[in-house]
Amino acid sequence: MPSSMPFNRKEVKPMANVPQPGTSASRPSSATIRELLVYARPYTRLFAGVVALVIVYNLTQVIQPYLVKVAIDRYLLIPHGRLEPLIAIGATYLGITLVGLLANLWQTRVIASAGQQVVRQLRIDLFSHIESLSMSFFESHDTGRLITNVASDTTRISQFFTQFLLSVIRDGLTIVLVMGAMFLLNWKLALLSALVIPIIVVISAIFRPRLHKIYNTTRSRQSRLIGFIAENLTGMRIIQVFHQEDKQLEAFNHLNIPFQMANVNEFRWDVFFNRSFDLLGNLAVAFMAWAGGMAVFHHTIKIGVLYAFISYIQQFFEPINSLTQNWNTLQSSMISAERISAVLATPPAIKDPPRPITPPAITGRIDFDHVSFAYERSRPILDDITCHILPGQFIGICGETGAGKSTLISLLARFYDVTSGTISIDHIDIRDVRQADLHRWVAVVQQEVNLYSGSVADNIRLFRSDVSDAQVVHAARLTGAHAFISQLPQGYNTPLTPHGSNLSAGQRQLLAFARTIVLNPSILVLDEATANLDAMSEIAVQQGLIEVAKNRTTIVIAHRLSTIRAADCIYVLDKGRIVESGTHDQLVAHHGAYAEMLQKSQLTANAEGF
Ligand SMILES: Nc1ncnc2c1ncn2[C@@H]1O[C@H](COP(=O)(O)OP(=O)(O)OP(=O)(O)O)[C@@H](O)[C@H]1O
Repeated sequence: MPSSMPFNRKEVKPMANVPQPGTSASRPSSATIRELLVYARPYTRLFAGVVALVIVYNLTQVIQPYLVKVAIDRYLLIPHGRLEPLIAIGATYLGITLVGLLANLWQTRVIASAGQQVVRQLRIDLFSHIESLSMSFFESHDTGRLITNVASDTTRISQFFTQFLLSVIRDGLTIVLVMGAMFLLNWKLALLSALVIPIIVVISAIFRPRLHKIYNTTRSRQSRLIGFIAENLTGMRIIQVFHQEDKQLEAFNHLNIPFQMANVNEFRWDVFFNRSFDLLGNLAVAFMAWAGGMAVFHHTIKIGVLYAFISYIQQFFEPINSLTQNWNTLQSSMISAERISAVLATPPAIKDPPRPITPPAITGRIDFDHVSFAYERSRPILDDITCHILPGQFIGICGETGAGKSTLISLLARFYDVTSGTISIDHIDIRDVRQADLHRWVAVVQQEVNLYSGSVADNIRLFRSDVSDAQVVHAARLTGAHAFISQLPQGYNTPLTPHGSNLSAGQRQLLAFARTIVLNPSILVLDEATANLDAMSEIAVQQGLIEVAKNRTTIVIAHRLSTIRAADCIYVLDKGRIVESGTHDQLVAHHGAYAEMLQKSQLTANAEGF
């Protein structure tokens, strides 16, 4: 994670900040704004340039009514006025307008570029932080919400820089300059105009908390909807197989309707809020026309001054309007920032040790010593597991479904930490080594295979440029994948469709197996990896496995006991405990749980015609 990241655990208490749906909403916190501004620090020069351009633009805007006032009072309202000064004033007006236009265009360009650079960095920080998080985080967090965080929340934050910040600088400055000009022209009328300021403050104070709550509701409903879509897209095949389309559509609508209502409500309140200011602006102009008109009537001010004042009042309300609209942008940016800060502030449950042990090489010895584990405290899954695996051994693990086999492997790969006991590799507690090292030593092939868009070769080398073509082919040959790859239209260069859907389940599994072999791990774990394979592919993998297992410790979890028949030792798990261990022959002779499972599996195999 880049060290520049301002959202970190020490600086923010995000969970307290994040308004949960249904709770009363908090106001944008200054801490959140400060954290956003830290992201802008590297672009200080660009933002300073924007401020300079804004000053130029605003000055041109304030000068314009003054020029008209001069033209009216000095040259139009006098008898026998001359044309030349009026032409000169007109030309100056035009020139100033042009300068203002250019400054405005440039400032918009610069701020858009700066804002996008800031948000690109934020996206990088967020994505890299999500990558660093542990398994338990992904199990407890909705994918849709995370997609919303990375994609749309960061976009909303970009609006903080491109719209809100610009508005604060530009509109704030306009208000100051316009007020200054009014006081210079006539302080009494200026004081009268300033009466609207407290009214603006009161209206804002009334609307602000409600708007924040409304925006929060819309964003929450949106991410729930995206979550639902994400979940359904990945499981669409199952939905179609079970003809659940109508049910899912109904469920989708249950989320879609509240989202629609939230949007309508947000729109309604936005309009209500903005129109309140429009109304106030028009009332102020009418008031000024009346008060100024009276002053002109009593010859206290000239008509040019009245013109300038009415122009300034309108100019005064433009930035107020823009500021209030951008207040909405601020509200939604803050909600997005708070949600992102909550993700960024989640520490990885599994951390690297401060002083990791880095042995030059490992032999592949594994020791489980009195290992117990529970996902939830009240429900122990593994109970006092002790086993010692020697380097190069081929170990089989079997047991009924839910016995805890995959959990044991998740602990070995340190996706979770043991609740008690220790797991060590080459006598080093796995908590004392870097996760990156551990994952180089221990490679796990699971039943579910993730393939990515790219060629077959890309998927075997997993986009690492240091893996040569020869290594890719060697791994494919070892695992028995080469035969089917050679028959693909473009061989190793055949592009895979998303999730590898143009391959069979068995072929996908063989690719995953080859991908692991490329890593050349000292410890190879196959977690039900051959479960999807047909008899022929399984024989191919079995042969590959014998080759692959030669120089490394291999642990195979299998329901099909034929896969682990040749194992040096087979451990039988039942309800989180090792109930038997030994070679196939020893366990058969023992007539215990293994023998029973074997009998069952043989019956099944006979029934299936194996
Ligand atoms: N992420 C999780 N959170 C909570 N409970 C879990 C989680 N993963 C697994 N479990 C529970 O832990 C128990 C053991 O699961 P595990 O997947 O380790 O069993 P298994 O022996 O590999 O089963 P199978 O042969 O069906 O794959 C099960 O009761 C399961 O419901």
